[in-house]
Amino acid sequence: MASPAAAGDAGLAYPLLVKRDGTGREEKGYWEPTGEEEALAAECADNARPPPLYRTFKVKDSLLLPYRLLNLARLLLIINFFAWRLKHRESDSMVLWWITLVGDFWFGLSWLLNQASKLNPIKRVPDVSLLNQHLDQSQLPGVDVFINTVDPIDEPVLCTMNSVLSILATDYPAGKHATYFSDDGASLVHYEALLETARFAALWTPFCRKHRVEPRAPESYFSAEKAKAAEGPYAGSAPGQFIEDRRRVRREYEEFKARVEKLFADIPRRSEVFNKGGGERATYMADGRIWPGTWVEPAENHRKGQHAAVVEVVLNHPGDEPQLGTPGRSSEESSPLDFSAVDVRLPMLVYIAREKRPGYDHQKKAGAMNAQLRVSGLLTNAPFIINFDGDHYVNNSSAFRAAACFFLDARHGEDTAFVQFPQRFDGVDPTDRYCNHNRVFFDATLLGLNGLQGPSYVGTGCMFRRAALYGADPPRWQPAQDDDTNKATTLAVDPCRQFGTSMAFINSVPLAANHQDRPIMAAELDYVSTCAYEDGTEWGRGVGWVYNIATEDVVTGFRLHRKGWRSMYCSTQPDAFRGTAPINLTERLYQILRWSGGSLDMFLSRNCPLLAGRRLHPMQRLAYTNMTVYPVCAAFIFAFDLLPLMWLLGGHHQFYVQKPFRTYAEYLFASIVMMELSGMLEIKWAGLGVLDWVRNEQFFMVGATGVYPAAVLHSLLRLVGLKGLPFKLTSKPTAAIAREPFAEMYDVQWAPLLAPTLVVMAVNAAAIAVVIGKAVAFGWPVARLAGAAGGLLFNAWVLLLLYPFALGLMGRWSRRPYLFFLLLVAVLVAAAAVYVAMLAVLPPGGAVPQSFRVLHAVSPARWRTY
Ligand SMILES: O=c1ccn([C@@H]2O[C@H](COP(=O)(O)OP(=O)(O)O[C@H]3O[C@H](CO)[C@@H](O)[C@H](O)[C@H]3O)[C@@H](O)[C@H]2O)c(=O)[nH]1
Ligand SMILES: [Mn+2]
Repeated sequence: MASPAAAGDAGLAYPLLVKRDGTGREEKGYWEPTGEEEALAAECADNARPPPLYRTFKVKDSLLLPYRLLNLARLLLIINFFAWRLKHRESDSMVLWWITLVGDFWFGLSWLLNQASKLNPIKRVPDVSLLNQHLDQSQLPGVDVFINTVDPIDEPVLCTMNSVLSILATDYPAGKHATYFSDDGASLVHYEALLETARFAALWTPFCRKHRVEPRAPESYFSAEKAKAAEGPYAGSAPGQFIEDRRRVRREYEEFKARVEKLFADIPRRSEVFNKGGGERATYMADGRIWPGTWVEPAENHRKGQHAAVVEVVLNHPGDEPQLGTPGRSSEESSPLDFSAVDVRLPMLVYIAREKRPGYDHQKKAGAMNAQLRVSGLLTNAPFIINFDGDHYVNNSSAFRAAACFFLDARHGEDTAFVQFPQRFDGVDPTDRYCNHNRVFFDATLLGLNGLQGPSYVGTGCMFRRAALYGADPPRWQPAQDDDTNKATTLAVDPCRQFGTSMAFINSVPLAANHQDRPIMAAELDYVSTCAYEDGTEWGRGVGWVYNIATEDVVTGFRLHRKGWRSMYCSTQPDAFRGTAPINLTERLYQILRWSGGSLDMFLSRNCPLLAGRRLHPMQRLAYTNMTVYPVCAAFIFAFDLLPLMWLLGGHHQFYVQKPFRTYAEYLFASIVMMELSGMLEIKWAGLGVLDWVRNEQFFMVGATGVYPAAVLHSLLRLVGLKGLPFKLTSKPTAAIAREPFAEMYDVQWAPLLAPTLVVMAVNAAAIAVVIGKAVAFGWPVARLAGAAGGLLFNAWVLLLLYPFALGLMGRWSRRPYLFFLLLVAVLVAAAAVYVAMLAVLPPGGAVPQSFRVLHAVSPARWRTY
């Protein structure tokens, strides 16, 4: 890896990136350059413009054509299928005939919606080394970094501080980025942990720069160290000092961790001492001031949901000139490492806890980020903003530069509102039982959108253009005549109604679009963090992150796309950022409940994709429709999954929703096979394994049987004015005591949300048992059995899709998955035996009412009563 001389850049710029051919992993061979850059490079050379900063790739025709043809064939098949069904209106129950007709139609439609956005996948690979060649440090745009957290215990504070450290040490000029830490819990633990972090960063950041270590979150660095050592050569500037420096930093890190952990005990103890006088039991800061945020023992104005705003600058802006450190060594105390060739500046770091008052809807994460938007506007007002969930850290320190490649590129840079990176996760079990990696979404769907107007915003790891968040129009949609006054920078007639009444903030708005340095206006910081500030303004609607929805991300991205902005997808090697994911079944289900409910709410709101204007790309509109309406299919899936109930009915009599049933089944079968086939082609260009695909299918079914119906219900209730979905914090792994690997995965937490899926499993298992029972009781010939095979296949398929769910309910028993199959066989045999026994004791013809009783036993109506 060629790295520029350390002295020149003081340990900053160096390329650590995607392989230059743009093909990261197994998908090698399926992508080819579009040739866009070559044409452009010639043009740029003529008028001295910077060269293209990213390369564009498309899927090779040898894969793309079969993929498109297969989808066309499937479309024709589906059309034929409907024509055939409409011509053959024969069924044992016309009601069921209609239900399945509508259901089949809906599936056909949602498949179309889902497919439409994937027909032209585009991959764009930034070239950070080109950026570094053509721009010197001072020309890089400023970036304000937002990071959010709520609770130092639920979101382990050490994990959060690791994220902060990774940001403070990232490879970007220290004067050019500033970090805004939002604490929605307003807890002193966070604030003091941040002070500790700033102190430790004075060692950590220069260490990272000097030795160019990766990743720059210490916890992952020290745990990945072994793997790394085997992988890459030393990239820093002082190989001789590396081992010793690292040992020293590691020791300091252990001490840092201990100090942070101790805060939970130190703060109450210290407050105890200060509180000796009696009266109110306040929580005190180390310097003897009373903490304005929430207290250990909640009191009036110092409890969750009721406290003043706190804005504290933890690290000041370091100035724009690199500052070399000292040779060290001599004095063990102050600077033990030799930083004489390293820039030791730390970027600005600000703690924010916005005000909370009863009677205000604080709008969760979106509200927190809008407060960050205003505070940062006053302090650094960088033209770009990148936001992180508290558990997401920078894993590839070139990531900020990678995003800059897109914004600074001559092609679409000016029209790009945000650059979204994929979400990647640590700590997921190797088989990814609950599909936490979501690979099909991140590596197939989002690349598809990338070929249209751009990926949707997924909540974290996304760099925004500040002016776009403020509601500006993209240049390509601005009226041509006013070229000297850039719309993005002009204020509306009544800026107070739009942005609130802080003049300092309003004055910062027109400056947001310009890349030059600007003065820091440290006024009104508290004022813009109050709850009342947003009253009667556009915040949460036309300005900032969007409110009144559980998934602020999709809708905020949508608002930008609707304005005509585009977005870019940026996937790097190694992963740009990494976070944690819920590996407990119930937690995971609540997470997808929030996503699916929020999405559907968006569809039913004024942000419905169908209502957007013409600036939204037509295919992008279809994609957003798909992204928001998908939970509705659950109603039909649920119905179809329960259809096996009809196999429980009747003794000899067979029940058919559509006759001739054989043709119906053939159509369904062909259509499903074609869908899976196109999935197999899809994972090729996405570079995924079959397991990723299977997990995706399985988790769709798990969601569709329990979560999505619940989401539909919630959204309907919300429509009639009842309460919407809460933003339930997704649980984070408790870092400290690893009882056993993936312990959370084996915890069974009962929740009503699990019941419907359980019913579906029971019904399908029972259906199989009954067929076995019948076959035994009536001595079915082989031909008859073969006839039933289709139905059995369907039942088995459903059970297989729900397999991860079953494992989740088995808790620690699921460490031995074969137990599940033993259990299943036992249940089937038992149920079949019971069924045969019942048939035996009943007179012929009495079988029907009897099976009705079986039916009653497994019907959802009964399940709901406990
Ligand atoms: O009142 C709140 C609630 C949450 N958060 C933060 O929001 C982030 C996301 O919350 P989390 O519980 O981790 O939710 P996830 O399900 O993991 O989040 C995914 O889904 C969310 C939308 O539903 C997106 O906002 C996230 O970026 C995306 O990672 C965390 O940093 C929280 O600290 C706040 O700042 N204030
Ligand atoms: Mn999360």
